[in-house]
Amino acid sequence: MSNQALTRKIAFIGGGQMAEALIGGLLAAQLCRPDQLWATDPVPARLEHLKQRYGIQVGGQNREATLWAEVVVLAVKPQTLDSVLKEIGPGLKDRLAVSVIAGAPIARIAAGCGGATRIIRTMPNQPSAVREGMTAVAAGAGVAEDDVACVRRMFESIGKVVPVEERLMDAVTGLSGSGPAYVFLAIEALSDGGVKMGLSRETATLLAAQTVLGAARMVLETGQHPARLKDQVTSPGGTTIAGLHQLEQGGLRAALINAVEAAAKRSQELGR
Ligand SMILES: NC(=O)C1=CN([C@@H]2O[C@H](COP(=O)(O)OP(=O)(O)OC[C@H]3O[C@@H](n4cnc5c(N)ncnc54)[C@H](OP(=O)(O)O)[C@@H]3O)[C@@H](O)[C@H]2O)C=CC1
Ligand SMILES: O=C(O)[C@@H]1CCC=N1
Repeated sequence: MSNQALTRKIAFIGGGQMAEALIGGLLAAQLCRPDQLWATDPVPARLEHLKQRYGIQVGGQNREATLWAEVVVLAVKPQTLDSVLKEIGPGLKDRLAVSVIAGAPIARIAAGCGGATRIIRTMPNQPSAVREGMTAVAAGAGVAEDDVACVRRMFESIGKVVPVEERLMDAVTGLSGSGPAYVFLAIEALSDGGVKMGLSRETATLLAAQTVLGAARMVLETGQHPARLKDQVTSPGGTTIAGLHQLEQGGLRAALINAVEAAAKRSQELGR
């Protein structure tokens, strides 16, 4: 991977959580200077925070920021996309648009810009804020290789990046986009179990979170199937099989599969 800095100016339309994660990552990796970044947002306190913390340009003027930039990151909620496109669509036509918006198809964004625009749809996730994100990237027709490379490098500053076909983006959203919330729920519940068995909340949450982190790293670093790793923890007649039996009775597997499916379907609905 090249460690050359990016030279393009990047505007963030919507200065919320996802925009801040990316701004923080780009600056920490020294991929951009603060004067290459501009974030817009309707909330003055939010703009002040981004300006104070990152030294970037801020302001509420979406159209001005779009015309100033070479790359425009669409980081508003799905429900705000249409009104934002009405405002900045014509300006986007000559720029690279990068969406992080759940559900929003490339074709819908292109329609909002009056056609043939360079659009890349991404789905990052919340751990991007601590540079352990997972981002899937799908490029629209007419996007040049250097545009894809630029976006890949932007999102590599906040974690891992995988290319996917756009038709799979809703599935990605249901899994890694929404997935951190499922894992937080699991960590909270594991911590509750520890508290039930006498641990302090603080110790129980540390044990639960580090266990999830360690298990995830085992999957990524050993390349072994999770079922095989599970078998290695599970001694015959031991403690783990007693716990696993309860999870199977509680339907944990089906519940997780259903969660990914429901969130993916909701992403499809948001895109209509
Ligand atoms: N949070 C997550 O984990 C993930 C989110 N996403 C996607 O990222 C996008 C942003 O989500 P997130 O960062 O969580 O949301 P946030 O609400 O934190 O950020 C969106 C920001 O856009 C601002 N905004 C609203 N209207 C406008 C406008 N007209 N022009 C400019 N800014 C505006 C909002 O202000 P106000 O609050 O006043 O409305 C808010 O500050 C969403 O589309 C979501 O689907 C993708 C992956 C993960
Ligand atoms: O809940 C949502 O709609 C957004 C998209 C993925 C994560 N959060």
